[in-house]
Formats: sequence, C-alpha cells, structure tokens
Amino acid sequence: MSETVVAINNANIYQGENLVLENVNFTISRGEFVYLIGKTGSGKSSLLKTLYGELPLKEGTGNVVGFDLKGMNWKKVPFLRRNLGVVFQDFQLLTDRNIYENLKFVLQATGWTDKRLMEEKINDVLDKVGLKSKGFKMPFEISGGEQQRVDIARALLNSPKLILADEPTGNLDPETSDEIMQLLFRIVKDYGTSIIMATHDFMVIKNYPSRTLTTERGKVLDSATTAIEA
Ligand SMILES: Nc1ncnc2c1ncn2[C@@H]1O[C@H](COP(=O)(O)OP(=O)(O)OP(=O)(O)O)[C@@H](O)[C@H]1O
Repeated sequence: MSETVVAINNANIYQGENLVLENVNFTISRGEFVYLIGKTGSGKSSLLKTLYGELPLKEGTGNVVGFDLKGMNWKKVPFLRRNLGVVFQDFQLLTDRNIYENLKFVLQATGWTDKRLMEEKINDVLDKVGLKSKGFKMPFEISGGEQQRVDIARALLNSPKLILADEPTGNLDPETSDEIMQLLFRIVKDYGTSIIMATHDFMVIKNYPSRTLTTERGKVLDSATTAIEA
C-alpha cells in the first residue's frame, strides 16, 4: 500500500461565506504528479489555499502530510508549511542579496541555525535544480527560468513530501517551461516527492501527461476516477 500524502473527504471549500467547491474527495499518494486545472475563478487557488492552511477547512475532513486540516489551530499552520514546498509564478527573491543568501534567509526563518548544515542544504538544493554554480549571483543577474528554479530550490529546502505549485510555468516561454517541467518530473521520480500543480498551460499537460483534477461548476473531477478530457 503506497503512502498517502493528501486525503480529502466530503470537503466543502469556502471563500468567506461563499461555497466555492462542494463535496471534494481525492487522495494523493507519495510520488504522484497531479495537475489542477479549471477556468479562472473555478476554485483552484481556493483548493490549494485549503491544503496549505490559508483557508480553514470548515466542513469535511482533510489530511495533508500527516496534518489534520479540520479545526487546525492557526499556531500549527507554520508547522504544516514547513512540511510543504510551495512554488508560485510571481515569487520574488530579496533583491539586496544573492541567491545563496536568499535561501539561507528562508532556512533561518524556518528555524535552522547550524552554519555548516545550512551550507550543505543550500548546495544540495541548488545542485538538484541545476544551479550549483550560480549561488553567488544576484537576483537581477539571472533569467526568469533560473528564478523559477530558485523558487523550486526554496521549496525543496525542508525536504517536503508534497510540493504545491501554482502556475509555475505561467510567465515562461515554451522552452523554459519545458525545462521546469522536466525538473519537476525528475524531483517526483528521484525523491518520491508528490506534486500538485495548478496550470492553464495545456501544452505542458499534453507534453507531460499525468493525473488531472479539474475544478468545474463547484465540483472537483478526478481523471483517476472519472472519464474526463484533460
Ligand atoms: N480572498 C477572496 N475573498 C472572497 N472571495 C474570493 C477570494 N479569492 C477568491 N474568491 C472567489 O472564490 C472563487 C474561486 O476563486 P479562485 O481564486 O479559487 O479560482 P481559481 O480557479 O484559482 O482562479 P484563477 O485561475 O484565476 O487563479 C471565485 O468566485 C473568486 O471570486
């Protein structure tokens, strides 16, 4: 039996008083890559926000990397986040320091203190994303694709079992998107990380087919259990 990293059962997802998604049910196993697609405003971000504790789960049950979402105390949310990697399209690096120092800043903010361990970890994640020799570069000295790689490196810092990626190829040209997709699929294969990636990029889905969750008319359809067109 493979390890379950996300289990959502009979969940209703709200934005304030508004019900956005109803009766959501899905599980994701270790090492699965799952797309999250759907029209603008159909609830993708709301679902991702629920998974990383930004929106409370009011109805139904949810477990993400061992954390119970239902009734989660806000004090626990940082611990959940430390066990997740989050990648956004509009991620901004701190412009006053190089890439290495940007990553060190994140480690320190999540409780790391040992200098040698931090150095090892930063070199490790930069190596994983193919930027080992670029740690000394300032943010303005690297390309959009490299910035996205740094964001993925940042997401890997705390060795998460699950990465949530919201449109990670949204601002990239097709060739650079392709490189980012290869990197994400390699992370899944090599480290058994699970990834949920929200996207509008159908070229990417065509070139890298995988299980797909679709938000549509207040429901989440799952290609693993429903016959839907991706
Ligand atoms: N902070 C908020 N407060 C109130 N309503 C919100 C908020 N954010 C989103 N909504 C509403 O919730 C619904 C779902 O929005 P959501 O952002 O989850 O959609 P989405 O599928 O991620 O869209 P996009 O593809 O544009 O990112 C929409 O009706 C939206 O207007």
